[in-house]
Amino acid sequence: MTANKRFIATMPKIGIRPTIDGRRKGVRESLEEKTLNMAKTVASFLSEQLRYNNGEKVQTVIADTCIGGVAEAAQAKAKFDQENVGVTITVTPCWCYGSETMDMDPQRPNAIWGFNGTERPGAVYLAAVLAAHNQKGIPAFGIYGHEVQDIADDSIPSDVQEKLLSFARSGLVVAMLKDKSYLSIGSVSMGIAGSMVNEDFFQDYLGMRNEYVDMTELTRRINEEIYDKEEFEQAYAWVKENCSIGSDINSAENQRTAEQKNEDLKMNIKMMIITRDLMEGNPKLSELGYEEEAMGHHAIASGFQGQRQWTDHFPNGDFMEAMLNSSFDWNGIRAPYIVATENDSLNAVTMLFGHLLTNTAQVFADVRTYWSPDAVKRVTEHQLEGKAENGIIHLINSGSAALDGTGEQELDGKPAMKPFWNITEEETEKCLQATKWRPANTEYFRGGGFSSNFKTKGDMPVTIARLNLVKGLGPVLQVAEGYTVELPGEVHEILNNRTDPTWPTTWFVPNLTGEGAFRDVYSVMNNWGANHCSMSYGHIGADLITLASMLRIPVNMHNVDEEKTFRPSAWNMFGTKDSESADYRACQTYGPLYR
Ligand SMILES: C[C@H](O)[C@@H](O)[C@@H](O)C(=O)CO
Ligand SMILES: [Mn+2]
Repeated sequence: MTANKRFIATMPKIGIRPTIDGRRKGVRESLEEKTLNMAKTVASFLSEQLRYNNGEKVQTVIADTCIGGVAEAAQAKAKFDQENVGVTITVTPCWCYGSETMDMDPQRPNAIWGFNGTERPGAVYLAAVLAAHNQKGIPAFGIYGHEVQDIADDSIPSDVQEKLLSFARSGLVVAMLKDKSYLSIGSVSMGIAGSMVNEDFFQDYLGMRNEYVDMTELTRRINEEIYDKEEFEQAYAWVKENCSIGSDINSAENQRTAEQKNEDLKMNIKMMIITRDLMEGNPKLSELGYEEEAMGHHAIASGFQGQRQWTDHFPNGDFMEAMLNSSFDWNGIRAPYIVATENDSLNAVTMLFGHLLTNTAQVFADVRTYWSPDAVKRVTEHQLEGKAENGIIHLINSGSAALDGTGEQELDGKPAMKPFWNITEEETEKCLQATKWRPANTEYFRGGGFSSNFKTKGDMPVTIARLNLVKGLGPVLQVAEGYTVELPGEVHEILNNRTDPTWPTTWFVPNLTGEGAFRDVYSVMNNWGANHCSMSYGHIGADLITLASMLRIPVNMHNVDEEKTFRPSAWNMFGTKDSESADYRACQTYGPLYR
């Protein structure tokens, strides 16, 4: 495993604010120890439980003193600003003075845990300070434990733990996106709206900037050999040994020669090295005399247009995209790089949400076909059963699906996609063995290249999501939790062969609720807002909803239990019966985080 130091200097910390009743000569003194204990317990709980995507433990900072009034609130803020704190959690067992102690930073997500006790009124402070947050237009998350705790009990009840984690995971994503860039390599792919990079969205909602390079930058670096040639040799040897080339579906006259294919493969490897260097830089390039190139674009995600100007002439980007998105390559097991095919920047953002919330690789896919049980029966004579009984959705795209999407990693003996530090060498070998690199369909990709071809294992809990932009409304997020399913071999073959069989396939079924967009599988497909989705391992819908609320992005469809959703307390003020509409009103009222 290679320790990944990516963006380490800018990893945001969690700032803990112990607030206290400022009355000296008795009250404050009696509360200092308990209040500080709460802060310490929360700090060590979070750094034990959470990691950044580079594998390091999440860092926490506690304010130097308890915060009894505005002077101490300002001191805490000064410390947090210096320490690169990205989210704050206020904790207290007692009554404190709301607007005097509250965190006034509107851009740093803030949660408040008000101890549910009887000796001192922590919950009363919680309600008072949340009212202040609401009144001042600085939404905050309220955490009120379900059960009364005794004052001497320093434990964090499990419901409070869950909310702290959910808040911290999402808050850190907000902080990690801020000040990074999306690197657009090329322009709009085949009229796909998601690849019309929207500056205002990135800047106002995510705090990010957009960087642009033409695809000719890859040609220049390939032709002028602006890459680490030693790494290329090592990569080529590794690919020859670990990547198996699959059969060619092209007609004899459309096939590329063996010699061309070998050159395509070499070019694909160079494209991968160069795209990574474009994203994060590479000190090796300054040794070669290319100091500017060595810096990279500080890109936390990128997109490659590919189709069509590049792919009509050069080998396609599938190898580069698939390998960068995976959790391993010739340099070992490492965090995935987020690269969107077809430069679909909105799917890149969705992938970033999923990746930064879970630290796992993501599967980028076309939401290609809804297959009803009847249609499957008609063409295969097979009756869909089990989880697939209500129909299936075919997720497939050349390019950006991580090889982790094979499902060849394991968690408790079941197929999974894991953070890189939990992946074994053996599992990476299995992912590679389950993948064939098939010569690209040259009717679509005239310049050749190789598509990653695999079939995702069944029974993985997964979530698909998609961010869409709607003129007059802004961004909206859609989320569908469900499972991957495996079809009998010959059924898969028949269905898959009707499309492009050289691509990676995932058969997905959403969890149905019987209502709205989740009344049946067809409706999920029918309500999807674009041609792409990003699939994450696990049921992460609740975290996506929390994150979206922090970014003021309404969620237009989801199948997460209402009790599991966690949004700023202000959202309840916009209505409690229909939380979907309340979400729209709240997001509209507050507007983008960085406007
Ligand atoms: C080869 C084709 O152009 C595909 O790339 C196309 O179907 C898409 O993926 C559209 O999202
Ligand atoms: Mn596509």
